[in-house]
Amino acid sequence: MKYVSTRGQAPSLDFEGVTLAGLASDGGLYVPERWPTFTKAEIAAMAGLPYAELAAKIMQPFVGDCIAPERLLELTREAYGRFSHAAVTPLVQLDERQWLLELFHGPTLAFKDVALQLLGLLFEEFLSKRDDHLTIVGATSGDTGSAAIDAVAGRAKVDIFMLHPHGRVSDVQRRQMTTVLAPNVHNIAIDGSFDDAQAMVKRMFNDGAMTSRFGIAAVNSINWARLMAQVVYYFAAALQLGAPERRVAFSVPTGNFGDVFAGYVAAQMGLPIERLIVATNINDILHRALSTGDYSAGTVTPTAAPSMDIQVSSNFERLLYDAGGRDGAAILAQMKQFESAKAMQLTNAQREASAALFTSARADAAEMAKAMRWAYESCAEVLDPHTAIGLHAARVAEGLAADVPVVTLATAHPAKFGDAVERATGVRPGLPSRVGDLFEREEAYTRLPGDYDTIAAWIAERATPRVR
Ligand SMILES: Cc1ncc(COP(=O)(O)O)c(C=O)c1O
Ligand SMILES: N[C@@H](CCOP(=O)(O)O)C(=O)O
Repeated sequence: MKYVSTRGQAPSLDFEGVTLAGLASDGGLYVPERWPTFTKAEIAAMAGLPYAELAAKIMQPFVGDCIAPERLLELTREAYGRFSHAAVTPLVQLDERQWLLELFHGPTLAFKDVALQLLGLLFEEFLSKRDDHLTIVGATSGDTGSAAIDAVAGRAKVDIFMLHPHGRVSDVQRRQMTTVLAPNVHNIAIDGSFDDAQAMVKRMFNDGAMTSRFGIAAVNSINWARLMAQVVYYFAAALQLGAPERRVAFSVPTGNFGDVFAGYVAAQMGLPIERLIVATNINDILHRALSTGDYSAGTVTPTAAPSMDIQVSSNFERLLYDAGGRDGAAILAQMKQFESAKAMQLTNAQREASAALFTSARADAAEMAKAMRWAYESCAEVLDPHTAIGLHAARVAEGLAADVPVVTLATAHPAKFGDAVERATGVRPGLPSRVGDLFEREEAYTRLPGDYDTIAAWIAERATPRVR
């Protein structure tokens, strides 16, 4: 399998190449040159497989001959062996129609673990064959950071520098990152928003002074391997609900458009997905883009669902590229327009192709709290704020046939956002024992101004140069 850049100017790479490269050299994002597909019979035959086996089967076409099938299965078994639920991503029924897909049973209690536990192993797998060193530079609005740090802390040949927006992640999220005191882990709290942090990370991939000295790699959903691993749970959930004979809809709390793009990929591979509902908080660039064609970033407003406080949605570029006919030159022009004006319009082709699968909804603070209360009072389920936004969108979705089940992706454990959950429901969810003494541990992080040169210099002083 080869991968091409959405901006059409970077060299195509194999799976190992894209996993280690992160952002393409033309500033674009890598996507497979074609979508692998499964027939209905092949999908039906996947029903009942243990999660690790299902994962290896679905990911093998993307991995190609970079990893042998039996080795890939060993890696997925190791990655998902660290989850606290035997099903890895269990489904929970709320009422006749609504379901939750719990994605928070990994080590850091959010859906990011599903991909990052595997990505840590993939880095090690590929680095074991080369004498090289990776400098991971990432941006987080709270959850990617801890999941990535957990996946690579203490690993040889890897340093991780994680940027989070100072004061804009929950206490649990911050401590899950800053209490990991391994020598290869560096946490930076920047003055600014997640969007500022993400822009700096992308800039670093195109900074010749940095890329010539360090092997810069990505753990954000810039990295194709992240999305590939997230495709699997759409299959797992739909198979349990009767796919491929029955169509299923998914409601996905969305910020950087990675998780829901993985659903789009599942649909391209043949999974009968009726609809993907893109659920946003009041930072609603995606809701506006999908409902009106206006992709324009306002300022980010902090909310009780901080991981979705995003106004520049990195993976939307992948959808615009694929849905708009895979014209790299046109995407390059469109993204340049967005980068300079912070606004652009979707083309008619992009709007029509997106509308065939996606709808969207936005939840404000009151709607989010109401969804949390409904789940608690009517279904005895305590939801985190992000999941509650997804559930709100699932419940207001229009035009779905009555027999289509709607699965909301439960992206984080409620205890990561205890204050917001308690405000809405009166219940304070306890932290699972696996994160135990989080509030007694020592923290270490550095606060830096949201200025690219300062941050690049700080990283350059501490990172290990690549081996040549
Ligand atoms: C808990 C939670 N829910 C939802 C999202 C949004 O996911 P995505 O950025 O893939 O759209 C995030 C951040 O990525 C998150 O951490
Ligand atoms: N919500 C994310 C933001 C980063 O998104 P990613 O999926 O591109 O890593 C977070 O929690 O950090």
